[in-house]
Amino acid sequence: METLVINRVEEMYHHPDIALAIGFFDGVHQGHLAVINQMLEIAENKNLKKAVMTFDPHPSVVLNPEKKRTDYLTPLNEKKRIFSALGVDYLFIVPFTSRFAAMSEKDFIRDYLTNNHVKEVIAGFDFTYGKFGKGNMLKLAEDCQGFNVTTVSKKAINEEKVSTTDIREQLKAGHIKRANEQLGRPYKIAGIVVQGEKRGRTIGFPTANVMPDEDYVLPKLGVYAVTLKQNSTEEVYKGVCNIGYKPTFHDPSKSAVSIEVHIFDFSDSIYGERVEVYWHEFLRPEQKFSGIDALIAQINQDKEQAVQILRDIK
Ligand SMILES: Cc1cc2nc3c(=O)[nH]c(=O)nc-3n(C[C@H](O)[C@H](O)[C@H](O)COP(=O)(O)O)c2cc1C
Ligand SMILES: Nc1ncnc2c1ncn2[C@@H]1O[C@H](COP(=O)(O)OP(=O)(O)O)[C@@H](O)[C@H]1O
Repeated sequence: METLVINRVEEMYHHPDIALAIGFFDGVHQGHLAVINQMLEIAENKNLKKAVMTFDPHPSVVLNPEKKRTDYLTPLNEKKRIFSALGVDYLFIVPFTSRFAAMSEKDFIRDYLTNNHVKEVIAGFDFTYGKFGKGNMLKLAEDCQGFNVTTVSKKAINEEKVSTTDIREQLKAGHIKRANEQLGRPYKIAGIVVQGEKRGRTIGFPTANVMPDEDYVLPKLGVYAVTLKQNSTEEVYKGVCNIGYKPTFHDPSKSAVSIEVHIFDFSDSIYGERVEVYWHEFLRPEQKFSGIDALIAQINQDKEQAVQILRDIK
């Protein structure tokens, strides 16, 4: 997949004819996948290259500073990995600046679509474009020049619309299964294993401290059944994870959140390795224990519970 960051529109014109899926696509959830899959199918049928256009940062950073979104379900690199795996040929990343946001609908169509060898545009029913987001899919179908427009309808699960906002809320509430259902896969946070306080090994539960390498939405603080993929070996392990401040040892107002995974049946040193943590189920909120023995007893129970939950996951 070729990735182009579009600082000047002319930079994106040097490629063959394309079918283009457009959207912010945070989460690349089931609704987004319906759009991407539709684009892949149309491209295949019409013998066009497969392209995606997305924006960075989230439009709310420019348009709605009070509600600006700086953490993501799928930060940019994560989106790149997913699109590449889906077989996308070209990824256009359009910097979402005030200038871009102020562009007229007609200019957007001319510069970013018609002049960009776009023969097919595929987007979700709620896609908007141009100044004040006044352009919508109906308008796009009216004003299209040199391309066809396909609108992908709302994707729902149990009559609830699949949405990035809802997935974020479910994660923040610890409703991992509901978030995962909408994503169509387990929620994932990728990062590097860093040094911690070296206490884990002394209590019989060494924990890999995972420092996220991008701004991911963090799930509700607490303990989870997880799987962990070690990128260098592609090996996937089961484990139990605490995300929080470790209030037994620290004053939460003075410390940072850490993500710590105790991996079952594992004893390698993996400092500095890149890993992916997949979130499967919330077990309990984080607690302040009166002493180490009480914490150890609870972690033993957490582990047993996680082993049961993960039994059928490979
Ligand atoms: C499954 C699990 C559950 C945990 N639950 C709590 C908790 O409720 N409260 C707490 O203060 N620390 C909790 N911890 C964090 C431990 O305090 C932490 O892993 C330990 O201090 C080791 O830290 P280190 O890796 O920085 O050495 C938990 C850790 C694990 C692996
Ligand atoms: N079963 C395991 N689960 C997690 N990490 C393990 C395990 N066995 C060994 N390790 C290694 O030990 C480190 C965790 O030990 P710990 O005493 O908690 O140190 P730290 O406080 O630096 O995280 C991990 O980063 C990893 O390199």
